[in-house]
Amino acid sequence: MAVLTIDPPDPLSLALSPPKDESPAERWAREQREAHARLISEQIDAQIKAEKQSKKKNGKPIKILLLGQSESGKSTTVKNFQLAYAYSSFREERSAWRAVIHLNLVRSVNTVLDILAEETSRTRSRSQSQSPQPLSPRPSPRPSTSQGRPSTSSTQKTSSTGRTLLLPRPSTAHADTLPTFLRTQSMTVESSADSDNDADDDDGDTPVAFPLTERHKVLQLRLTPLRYVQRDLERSLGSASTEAPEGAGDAAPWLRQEESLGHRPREFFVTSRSGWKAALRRVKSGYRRASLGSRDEARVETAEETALSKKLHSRRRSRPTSPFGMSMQAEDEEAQNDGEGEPQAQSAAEVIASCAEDIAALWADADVQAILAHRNSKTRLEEGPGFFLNDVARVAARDYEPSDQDVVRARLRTMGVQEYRFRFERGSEAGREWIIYDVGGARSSRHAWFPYFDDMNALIFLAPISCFDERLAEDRRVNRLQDSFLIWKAICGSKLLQHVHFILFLNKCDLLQKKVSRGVQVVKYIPSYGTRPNESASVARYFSSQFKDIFVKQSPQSKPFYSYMTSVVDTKATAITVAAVRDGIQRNNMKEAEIM
Ligand SMILES: Nc1nc2c(ncn2[C@@H]2O[C@H](COP(=O)(O)OP(=O)(O)OP(=O)(O)O)[C@@H](O)[C@H]2O)c(=O)[nH]1
Ligand SMILES: [Mg+2]
Repeated sequence: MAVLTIDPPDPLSLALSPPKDESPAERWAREQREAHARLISEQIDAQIKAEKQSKKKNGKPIKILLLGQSESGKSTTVKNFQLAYAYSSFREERSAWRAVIHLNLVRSVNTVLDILAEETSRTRSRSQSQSPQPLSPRPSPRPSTSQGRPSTSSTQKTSSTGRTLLLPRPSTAHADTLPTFLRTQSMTVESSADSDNDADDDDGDTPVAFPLTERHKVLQLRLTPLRYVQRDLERSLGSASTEAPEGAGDAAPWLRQEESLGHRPREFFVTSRSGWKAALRRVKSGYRRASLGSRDEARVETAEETALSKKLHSRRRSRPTSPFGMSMQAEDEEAQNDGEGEPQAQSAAEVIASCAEDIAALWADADVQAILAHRNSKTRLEEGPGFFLNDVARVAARDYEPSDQDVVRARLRTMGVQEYRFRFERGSEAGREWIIYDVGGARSSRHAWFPYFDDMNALIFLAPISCFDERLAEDRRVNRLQDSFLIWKAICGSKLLQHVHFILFLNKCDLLQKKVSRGVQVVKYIPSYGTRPNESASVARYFSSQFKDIFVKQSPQSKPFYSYMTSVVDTKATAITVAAVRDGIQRNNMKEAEIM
């Protein structure tokens, strides 16, 4: 006999099913309620998903690598990031920059004194061998550049410090590493600049007699102590305080490493050396760990600081150490200076204060200005790095405290690779850590860049475009703009960096503007510039298009090109650029996260 069983109705379905006697109006209202509930449910799902993604994102810091030749403005860019997102750390370091700014000032004074000393000896030797001295400046004609290049393999030059330099003939070493259009251009850059050697390097070997009076001699004498001040400050700040030594090297020395290692750099290449941060700490009266200020969104912490506590802990028992966490290698190198920096910086400040009036008088002297204008018809002292002579009354004062702007303008060479950590506390990036790596840009430092190519999210490349008529300090045969093109080409073509978000800063636009408005003709150094107007906007556009061409041709895979015209000493304008860069990097990172 068949038994018929009927399951009791599911209570949930019963509860959810519409009432049997539902009217059309009630049905409409119910459906509205259900649709609304569905919408809320979907919104909650989306929120949960976003939170999950954000957690995933926050787990991994965003890493940014700053690259570019020496004096391209990398460290100044970091200072702009600090100003915008880690102001308390910036403010905390500000007083330590006093010694650096004093060194910058004293160096400028000593450069002027060097030039005066050369003038004096030149005038003296001429008065011994020639007829009476002229009383007013009388430039003799510059040797004509149309006379062609020297027939020997080197050119004899006199530097601004009076040294006789033997300049080798221009090299063609990098010629075949460049794309064709650039090859022609860069070779012309080199040869053109070389044919203009005298104007380009030093104008000082053009014999001119300037009247140096007793007043100048008294000033020279009274400012002599500044020679010792420079030496002492350089000692206390270490090798970061001096510019990169001359010494040829490749524009992109890591290329060989990249080839031989395949795609991944080996771990043991990773080095982080004590650099200018350690130099600053040597003159800082005390070490205090950076703490968050109320207005800050982020704080900065260097790798050295992180390493410091560990190292101090492990070494405290074995031997006394400096409180300024340096890497092992650097600590040994710098050990002799430990603790000396502050007293030296103090006594330097005293001497500088006592010389303030004489420094101001020297800089304001019309004859001195005439000599400098004649000697440096192209590169002006006041446009060079770390120039503070116009601020001498303020900077030399006994109670001088550097302003934010002073710190941004101060010059201290980066040694090794410096790591900065920012943690955003507010906004859409809350909780996210950013790490910025600032490298030394001199050719001898570039081999240290390579280990950092791995695992970067973004790369900011700084190309100072005002230096189209300048030469590389490390290798006087090489035009500085050409060097930037060579580095750019190498990094654009790097497979390790193929997924990295590239951002180009065409920097020092303010100096470019000054240079071209002074009448320096771009076409003379970059013949391919042709008949385009000798105006900064046009020049910047032209250089930008060249960097873009290299980017497009060299990149292993197509990606967007982002470039900005910058003057990173202008902190207001740079704050806008930095915010745009931050948003771009964030967007790019979110896109990457979605793809993954
Ligand atoms: N006028 C002007 N000066 C700049 C600009 N960018 C940087 N400087 C100055 O140039 C000097 C060198 O800048 P840094 O930021 O130290 O250069 P860097 O690329 O870090 O150099 P290294 O540490 O040697 O690799 C500093 O004194 C800056 O103030 C700019 O856009 N305009
Ligand atoms: Mg630097």
